[in-house]
Amino acid sequence: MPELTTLVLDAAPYRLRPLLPDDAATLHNLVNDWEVVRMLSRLPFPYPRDLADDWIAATITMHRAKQGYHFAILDAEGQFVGCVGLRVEDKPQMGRIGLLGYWVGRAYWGQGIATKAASRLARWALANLDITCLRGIVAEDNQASARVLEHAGFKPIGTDRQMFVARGTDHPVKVFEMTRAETDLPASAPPTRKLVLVSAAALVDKDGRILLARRPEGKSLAGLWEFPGGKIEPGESPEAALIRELEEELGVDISRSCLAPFTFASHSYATFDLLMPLYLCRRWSGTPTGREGQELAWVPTSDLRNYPMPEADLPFVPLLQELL
Ligand SMILES: Nc1nc2c([nH]c(=O)n2[C@@H]2O[C@H](COP(=O)(O)OP(=O)(O)OP(=O)(O)O)[C@@H](O)[C@H]2O)c(=O)[nH]1
Ligand SMILES: [Mg+2]
Repeated sequence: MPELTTLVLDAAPYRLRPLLPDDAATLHNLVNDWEVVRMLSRLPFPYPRDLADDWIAATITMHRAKQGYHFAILDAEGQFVGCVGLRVEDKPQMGRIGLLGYWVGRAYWGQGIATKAASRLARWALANLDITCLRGIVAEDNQASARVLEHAGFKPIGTDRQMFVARGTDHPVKVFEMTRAETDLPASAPPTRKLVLVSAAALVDKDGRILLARRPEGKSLAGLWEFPGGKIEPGESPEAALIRELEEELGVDISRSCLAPFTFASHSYATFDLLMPLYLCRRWSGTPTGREGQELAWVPTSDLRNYPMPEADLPFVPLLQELL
């Protein structure tokens, strides 16, 4: 087993290194946050400053005794952003298992940091420690944490209840397990590429012409002709997003019942994946106007090819020509 200070695990772009006494102030600053502590069963809130020193000292002792491995998660700039660790426990019938835990400071949520760190530590532990499996326990209301474990290769195995010190009560939890069989799976780094969901419409007039809008200067792909629409906001349905976008961009009022699903585009741009349902719409109220300064054109399907479009839209052209 490498010496304490040399045990550094790479979880690109992050790095895991054992906690050091000097981390106490930063650790305290990040963890003394109700939103963080309420999901951690053993921590009190408020989290006293002294406890940070005591905890780090305890992790160093555990590490030397091979009873626990607790790491600081450092970002690409070497900043301390959270912790990941495991405690070795002897369970009747199961032998030694590793109990994995982690937290990330609130300012760093939503970047997949916990998944990368947990996944790296889990693989290291199963490859190097004398344990039969790893377990992770998450509060039932902590879906983000359940996803972290699933992405890291853990499988749900049941439910239980556990005392949450900061909440002052016991609370239902989900129990996850990972064995060496799961480490064969590709290291499941969370997708670093973003999936962008966009709803778009082909408005069709009485002459079978389609409304195209030219993306205005300042937007990505400016100058290309597109089907009006836009990004689906979190919690919004594709239809609701489209109705909102068509009102914002064109000033037209469309009822949900006038939107007929037609096809979809799935396209990988350089920096994101686009998934875009295209609806057909033949009835609306109001006259479409370019409310965001965008040029509009009513285009017969035979002319669609003369309007340069974003790559994702090209498969639409023959489908629309066939339909209309
Ligand atoms: N609306 C629309 N977006 C398209 C089409 N084809 C295509 O690749 N996109 C891409 O889908 C994304 C949707 O962007 P958008 O700029 O319309 O989104 P939005 O209306 O919400 O605008 P905003 O994000 O600037 O506020 C962009 O990356 C755009 O390039 C299309 O036919 N219509
Ligand atoms: Mg738009």
